[in-house]
Amino acid sequence: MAISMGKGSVGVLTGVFIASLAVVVAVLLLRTYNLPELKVAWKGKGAPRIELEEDEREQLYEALKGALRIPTVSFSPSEQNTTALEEFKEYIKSAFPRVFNSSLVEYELVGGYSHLFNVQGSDNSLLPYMLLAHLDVVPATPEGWDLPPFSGEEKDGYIYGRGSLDDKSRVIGILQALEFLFKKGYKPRRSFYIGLGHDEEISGRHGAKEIVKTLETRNVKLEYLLDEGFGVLDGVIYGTKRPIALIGVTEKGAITLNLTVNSPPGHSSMPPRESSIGILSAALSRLEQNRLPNLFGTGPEGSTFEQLANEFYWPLNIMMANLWFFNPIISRLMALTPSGNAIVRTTTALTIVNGGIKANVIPATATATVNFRLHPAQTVEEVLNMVSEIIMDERVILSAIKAFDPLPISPYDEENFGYQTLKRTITDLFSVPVAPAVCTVNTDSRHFVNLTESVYRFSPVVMTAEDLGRVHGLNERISREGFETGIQFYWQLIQNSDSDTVPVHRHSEL
Ligand SMILES: CCCCCCCCCCCCCCCCCC(=O)N[C@@H](Cc1ccccc1)C(=O)O
Ligand SMILES: [Zn+2]
Ligand SMILES: [Zn+2]
Repeated sequence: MAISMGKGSVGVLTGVFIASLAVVVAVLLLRTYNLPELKVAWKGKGAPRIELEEDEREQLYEALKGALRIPTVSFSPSEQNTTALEEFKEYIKSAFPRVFNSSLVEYELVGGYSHLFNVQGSDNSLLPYMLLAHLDVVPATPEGWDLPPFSGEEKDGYIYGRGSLDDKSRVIGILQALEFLFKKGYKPRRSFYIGLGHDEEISGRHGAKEIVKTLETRNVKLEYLLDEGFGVLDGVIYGTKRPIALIGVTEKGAITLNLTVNSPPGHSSMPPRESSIGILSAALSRLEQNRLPNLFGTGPEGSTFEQLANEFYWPLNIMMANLWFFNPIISRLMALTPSGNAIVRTTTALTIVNGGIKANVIPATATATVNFRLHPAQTVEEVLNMVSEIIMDERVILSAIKAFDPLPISPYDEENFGYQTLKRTITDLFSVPVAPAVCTVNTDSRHFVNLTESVYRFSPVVMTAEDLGRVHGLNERISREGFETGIQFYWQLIQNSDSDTVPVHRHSEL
């Protein structure tokens, strides 16, 4: 049936279209006008800052440099520098005598090289919290570094070394803050734990996991836990006006999947129509070409952008405040960069491939490893089903050697003590907006979910995109000022956590 329209009906339709457009624009303008104001805590009025004497300041830099000189490298799941891990034990004992000798501290070694401190508070009615960090580092060779990676040397106000960002500055920062607090006569009201794992870089099996077991046998429950995370990002999130602090409230899940193809071996002069290498390569190519679905807005990443809407330049501010309408555009824009893509979907990374031993031998087997990082809205089971459908070849044998679902989403509401105490301490010190976010990498904190629902990831340092590239990369370094500010952060956080009430917030522009 043909549909014919006279001039009059065209006019009516145009009128309806213009009226609908006007309504949409009006709603958008209204929502822009009423953008949720960012709620911030006290402006710079937290616990008093540490006032450091010049010799104390030098002492804290030396403490970090000494730690960087000990090569506590995790090479592979079965190879760690245990001599360095032994040395690190003795090192922290001599660098932080007040922490180790205080009658308020119960110290124990866990899993051979990890450290657990229980700092006794005066009020047992308050649940303890925990600060977590790790002392192992990824390998580094001097090539490409301006200063050798295990020299702890300094240049232009920056301390260089593997671990200066990830994660020895936090190990030393936390212990140094406590050392200074004890020196000033501090006695905590709320008990807390400090956990220093020795194998985070190879999954935390003997360090963080053993710490969890130890605490579980004592029925310990935590008010909140804080581990490493992205920190205060400066110029990293496209279109933002100023640095922004992101608190990781969840972590992506992960699957490490092995792919194996077996086929009859033989002489290369008479190759089969399809070889194990060819079949495997085709499967890998299908995986790379067919990305898993864009799920932007179905996990907490939607909250990150909605809460930060005012921080974006026009017109992104309007779009972020109205994701219900602009989601299709924003999700596609985000997928254009590797870091944005990591936020919107489960990512697929081809990381290892093996096959063949000699130029004139058709190999019997070809293998590959693919690493997936799961968006918070997906499960291991769903992803494995999708992957099988994409590969669609029964000759490719799949075996998941490691797999875990995305971590639970920790609370970030106005009533949550841990989140709000962190937020307050961050705004006190950095005067920047704070928002919840998805952590796209994994940390030791993922082992602690049975001890508390409030697991957060945040590193107290301002990071540019260039700095982020130094983590696990070349010329990892931290500025003197950045390190000192980080210590101020722990100094304040420990004192702020003594409160028994959630910090009061007021609406304010920073
Ligand atoms: C007192 C001063 C404090 C200053 C702190 C400065 C810290 C800046 C840190 C910025 C680093 C961002 C966090 C990086 C975390 C990387 C975590 C990671 O790579 N995890 C691995 C874990 C893993 C998983 C499976 C097997 C082995 C390892 C990952 O692949 O996700
Ligand atoms: Zn780390
Ligand atoms: Zn690392």
